Order: sequence, then C-alpha cells, then structure tokens
Amino acid sequence: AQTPDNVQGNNQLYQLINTRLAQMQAVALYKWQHQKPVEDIKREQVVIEKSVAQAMEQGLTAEGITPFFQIQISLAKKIQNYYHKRWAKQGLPESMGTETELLSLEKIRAGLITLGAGIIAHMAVSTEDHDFEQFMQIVRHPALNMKDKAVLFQALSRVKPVSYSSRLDRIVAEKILYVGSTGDYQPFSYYQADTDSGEKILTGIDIALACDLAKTLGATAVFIPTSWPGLLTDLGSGNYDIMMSGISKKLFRQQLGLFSDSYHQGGKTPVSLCRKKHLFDSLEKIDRPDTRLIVNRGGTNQRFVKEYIRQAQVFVHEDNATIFEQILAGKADVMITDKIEVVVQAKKHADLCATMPDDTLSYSAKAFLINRDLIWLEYINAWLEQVKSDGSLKQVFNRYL
Ligand SMILES: O=C(O)C(=O)C[C@]1(C(=O)O)C=C[C@@H](O)C=C1
Repeated sequence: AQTPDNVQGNNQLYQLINTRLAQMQAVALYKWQHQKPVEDIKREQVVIEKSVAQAMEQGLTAEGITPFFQIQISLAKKIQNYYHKRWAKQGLPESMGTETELLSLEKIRAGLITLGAGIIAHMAVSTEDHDFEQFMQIVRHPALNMKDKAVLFQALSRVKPVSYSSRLDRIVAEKILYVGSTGDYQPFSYYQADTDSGEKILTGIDIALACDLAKTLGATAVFIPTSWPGLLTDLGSGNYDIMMSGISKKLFRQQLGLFSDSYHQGGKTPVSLCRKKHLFDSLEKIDRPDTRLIVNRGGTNQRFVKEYIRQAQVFVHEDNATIFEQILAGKADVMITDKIEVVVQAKKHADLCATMPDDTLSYSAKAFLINRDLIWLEYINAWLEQVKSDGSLKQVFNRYL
C-alpha cells in the first residue's frame, strides 16, 4: 500500500535517479571539450563495484543492484551521445561554449558516486511498492523514451533486501559468531585470572572450540553470557548463534532447540572430601537424611537430584563457580555432577575425590545447542566431524583436563 511516507521516500529516490541522469549533460560537455569518447568501461566497473559495496552495507543484494546500475549507465551513455550528436550538428549552444570554467571530470564523477550512494540509501528504505506513474513523471530526459525508463523501473523493482535462509549466511556475511556461555563450568566454560593482568578471562574447552568454529567461518567469536536457568529463554531471544558451555544433550532442551552431534560422553558421579569418600560411594549411602548434598540451580545436576534423591538434605547453591569451596569448607558433604567436572576438581583440589571413580550414575552426552536451523546444524556437525577426525578435539580436551 502507498503510505504518505512511502510516496515521499519514492519521490526522493526518483528525484535522485533523475538528477544523476541530468548530470550527463555536464559529463557530455567535458568529453566534448576534451574530445574523449562517451564510453569508459574502466570507469563503469568502478561505479558498479562501489555501488555493490554500498548496497551490501545497506543490506541490499548485489544481484539487484548490479543490473540497475548497468542500465542507469547505459542510459547515461545514451544521453551523452544525444548531446554529442546535437552539438555535432548544431554546434555548442553559446551559453555553454563561452563557459570558461569547466567542472573537472573528477569532480563530476565524485558527485555521481555521492548521488549513487544516495540512491542506494533510499532504495534500502523503500524496496517495495514502487510506483510506475510517479517514476515516469519524475524521471525525464528528452533522450530517453518510454521503453528506456520502463527498463530502468523494472530493474529498480528488482532491487531486494538480502534475506538469509539460514543463520549460517548471516554469520558468514557479518563475520561474527555470537556464542552463549555460562562461564561457570570447568573444564568447558569458566573464568580464569590472567597470569599477567589478573583480569578474569573466559576460557575452557567450549571457548576454545567456539573460537575454532568461528575461524572456519571467517568470523570472530563474540561471547555473550547466559545461565543454566536462562539457557532456553536466552536461546529463544534469537541473540545467540550457538550455546557452547558443556551442555548436556537432553530431550527437554531438544524440544525447544536443536542439538549438534555430541562431542563428549559422560555421566553424573559424586564428589566429596577424600577422607569421607567411603561414606558416599553409592547412591544408597548418599541418599540418607544426614547427608548434606549441594547442587547448583537450574541445570541437569538439579534434575538428577530431583529424580533420585529422596532423603538427603539438598542445598541449592546459586553460584556454580564456588560450589566446590562449600565442600572443602565442610559446609556440604557431597555433590553429584558430571564426571569430567569431578576429574578436573579432584585434580585441582587434593582434598576432593570422586567417591565412585569407576562409575557413572547416568549417561549424558555434551553437545552444542542452537535454534531450529537445519542448515546451520549441518555446518556445525560437519565441523565437529572434522575436529573429531583430525585429533584437534582431543587436543583441546587434553589442554583443559
Ligand atoms: O564517468 C563517466 O565518464 C560517465 O560518463 C558516467 C558513466 C556513469 O553513468 O557512471 C557513464 C558512462 C561511462 O562509460 C562511465 C560512467
């Protein structure tokens, strides 16, 4: 529909197109005075290249903009030839011939590029609803007939905004991969003080993998915080291309998002002070009324506890990053978490031990979580297959374990 804004926007756009065509008299005059040919193929390439670059910046497709500028240039040549023919027959009109100070071609050309940028910027805001009548009325030149203008109008109607059929295209085009990570889960995603500056830096297996994935896309990984309770809501916001944080591949998550193939298999296992480990070396022993079991909120650890723990006292700890300190300080007895985290923590703290080092109480696989975008998923899986087969996945795990 033609809203007043729309009519106004189109009006300005058609005026700019008309102005560009009107400039061709000045170009023709310069070339006439300097005995230069109308056509300059090299210059046309420059004009097209600049237009395509500007169009991309404005979110328009090169496929739309290129034919439009090609036709615009061919009409520009038609207009220049029209003047040259006239001047050849009748001589230059006196007003023109006496004009001593000619604009340099360079200046005129710079003006044309500016006009082109204006045309493209206006196209970007009014890509739909072009008005043929309005266009025909505004774009006028004695050298152009109806058909010339109709062809230009048709090309204008075909200038379209870029639409991505997959997030993959957007990532490649923008060169940014937005990665969601919790930053509270060793060895996958956690903060570590930099040895030089002391600044807390996000690190871990998933962080390294995210950087590798981004690199294959020619992109930079930009990390946006997320949280275990907020994981699915954050995913739903559309602001994240991928969640990478040692996420367990669970059906309740897959009901909303989409998981990649898994990159790690493990399961839940208990951890306690080493000197108490004999007290907690089975689920039966753990699930007793005098056991103080600690769990972080919102993740699969809490789900496991809700499902299997009936009698033990459960302490929900809000800060996943300080949860092991609670056990070390004697404020809690035991935690049930992913085996890989237990391995890391037991290595880090001599007083912490896996109470069932050879067992897992559940099976879970780690995978990356995305929105429902199968093309993007295929890319991630193809990349995963590559890092699995070339050994680089294993290297990353070894670096953080
Ligand atoms: O810059 C010029 O020499 C022009 O004539 C303008 C223009 C154009 O429309 O951009 C038209 C024809 C030439 O072949 C190259 C460029």
